[in-house]
Amino acid sequence: ASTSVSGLLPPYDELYYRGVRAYFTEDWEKAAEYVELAISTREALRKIRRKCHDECLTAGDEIVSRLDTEKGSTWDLWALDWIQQRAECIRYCLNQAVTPAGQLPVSSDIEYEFGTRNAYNFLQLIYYQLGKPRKAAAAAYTFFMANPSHLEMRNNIEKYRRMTGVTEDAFQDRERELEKHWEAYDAAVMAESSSDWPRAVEKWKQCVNETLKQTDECQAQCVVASQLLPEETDKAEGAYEKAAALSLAMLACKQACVGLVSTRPRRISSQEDFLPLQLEHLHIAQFKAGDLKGAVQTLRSLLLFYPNDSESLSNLQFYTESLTSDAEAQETGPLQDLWTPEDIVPESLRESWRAEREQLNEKLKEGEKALEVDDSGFYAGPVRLDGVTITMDDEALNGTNRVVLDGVLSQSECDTVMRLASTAASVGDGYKGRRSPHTPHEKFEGLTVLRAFKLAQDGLVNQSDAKLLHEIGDRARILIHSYFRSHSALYFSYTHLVCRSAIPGHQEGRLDLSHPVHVDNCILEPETRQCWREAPAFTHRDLSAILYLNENFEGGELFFTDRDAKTITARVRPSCGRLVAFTSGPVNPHGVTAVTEGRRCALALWFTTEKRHKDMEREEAEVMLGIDKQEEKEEKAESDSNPTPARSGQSQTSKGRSKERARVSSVKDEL
Ligand SMILES: O=C(O)CCC(=O)C(=O)O
Ligand SMILES: [Fe+2]
Repeated sequence: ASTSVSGLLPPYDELYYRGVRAYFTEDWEKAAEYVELAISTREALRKIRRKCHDECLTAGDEIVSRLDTEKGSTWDLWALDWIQQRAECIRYCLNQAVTPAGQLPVSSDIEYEFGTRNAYNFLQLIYYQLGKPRKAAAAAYTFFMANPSHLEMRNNIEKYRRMTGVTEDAFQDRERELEKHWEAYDAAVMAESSSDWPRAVEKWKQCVNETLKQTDECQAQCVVASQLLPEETDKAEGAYEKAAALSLAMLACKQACVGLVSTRPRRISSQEDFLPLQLEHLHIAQFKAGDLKGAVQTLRSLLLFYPNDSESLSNLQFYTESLTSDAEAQETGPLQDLWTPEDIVPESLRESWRAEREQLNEKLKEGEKALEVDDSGFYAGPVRLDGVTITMDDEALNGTNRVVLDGVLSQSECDTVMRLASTAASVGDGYKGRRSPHTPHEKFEGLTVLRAFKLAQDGLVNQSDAKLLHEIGDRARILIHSYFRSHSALYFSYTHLVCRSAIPGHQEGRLDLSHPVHVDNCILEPETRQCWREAPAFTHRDLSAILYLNENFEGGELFFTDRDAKTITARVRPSCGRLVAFTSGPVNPHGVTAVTEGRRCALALWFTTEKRHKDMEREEAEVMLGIDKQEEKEEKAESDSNPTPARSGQSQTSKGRSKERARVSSVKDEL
């Protein structure tokens, strides 16, 4: 299906770029078509390369025998001829099936996109937009398999799970074929943890075999790919130089490819040790399962990797001794109990675990160093509004760019908005029928200003109440912009009133959170302390705020964590008129503890400094009621006055320069 007019395979990177372009222009049909085409074309290319490799394995073989008898420069000529015949065979084979452009290597960006399965990240959003939740679910799942600590995608999967028409079989790993070794790996680890040694043996063997198969695939793919690097190899003159250039190119390719086998999708910390790691597990499982002969064989394989490893050598000795005494025992009587003292065999395993843990700790430390830097470009200023106080600042909140203000609303304003929430909720919530986006133990109700205005128009809620909802948003924005100053205007990006209610009878032994730990504008990966500015995070959000309306409920505390998503650094207890605000980036991971009784309502607000990302829904509401746009008045005043010089030591917003691979500008609403 993915062939061009000529019937030949086109370059898949070009198809992918077309898909991404269509994505950004929100042409979802076209985006789906091209991203899918890119994926299938890439797969077709892989198969063709394999076929060409296999077909050309024997090309030029008749020359090999001459090499034994020839010497000097004639040897060189024959050898060159042999290499060239092989190369020609491969090139001819490829030319039959692939366009010249399609044969060229793709950029490392594209390799990265496909290596991390980011194409499926795009696809899930595209299918979501197209109203195809089953396909979206499969794409989300495929992406998640390679990025298991991607919190937003985990949430999305939970959301898809609750959508009508999405059944469990929709969650399929579309790249499963290439990742069979990981299935075996998981099963093996599982069997190990339940001490099911025969099964562990079976699964580790499967894992080793699949890994070897993939390594062989790498070899084949790289042989073919290296024939197509004329720059390096054609320049080489003699056979020896040519072979050297080829093997260098091949080696680099193979190293990268084998690296991917062990690191993708699960990111084993040290890729070279992947196969030995499996062999280590295997021999222990074999020993535990009573297969001493097998354990000895496996250990011998392991020793090929590390011939002088004292641990393996002493294990080998131990096994061999046991084997001899085992044979003797069999002759003389019943089998001896071979159960090892816990500390003899697993020590080598423990070593590697220890090493892995240390590596992880190192990484964590590195991440810690980076933590304190917030490149958001905001700097703190005074708050000028009667009755409003700064209750907690960075220091009290143990972090960077966080603040708690009190006295933002009066009790009667809180009551009014609470009443509005109840009435609006009784006529249907704003979560599009999906009752629990974060946890099944609570009911979520959302209300936007536009919806409130529409309900008021229909006479279902008081218009003055809807206006108050709009007005308190403006109030929050002004306060926040005076505390978090920046050199640009601050636009609403998205705002909604959210109530979380404990579902009675669903609270017993509850362990989950009302809102899992997350960062608002990037995807937090706690293991590496990285935060990815990519879809489906709302990457354009710069400031986050929550204006609380009540306190008569149990649980529901907002908390901030370290980048590990575990260490809690500060807690904020909601109360009427309390406003918590913080920069939306990686310095501020946060979550909400379970609401176990009652109902917790708050106005959640996100702001952006980029005009093109401003909340069009709010604008529509304002137009509807003929309300002046506060932010525009301010923006005008700002542009009329002299530009403010940047503060020394404060970086201007560096967002444009930050590492953003897939900026998503189109997603306006929560999924
Ligand atoms: O309600 C809260 O306290 C926080 C909610 C939140 O973090 C979010 O919606 O992103
Ligand atoms: Fe949040």
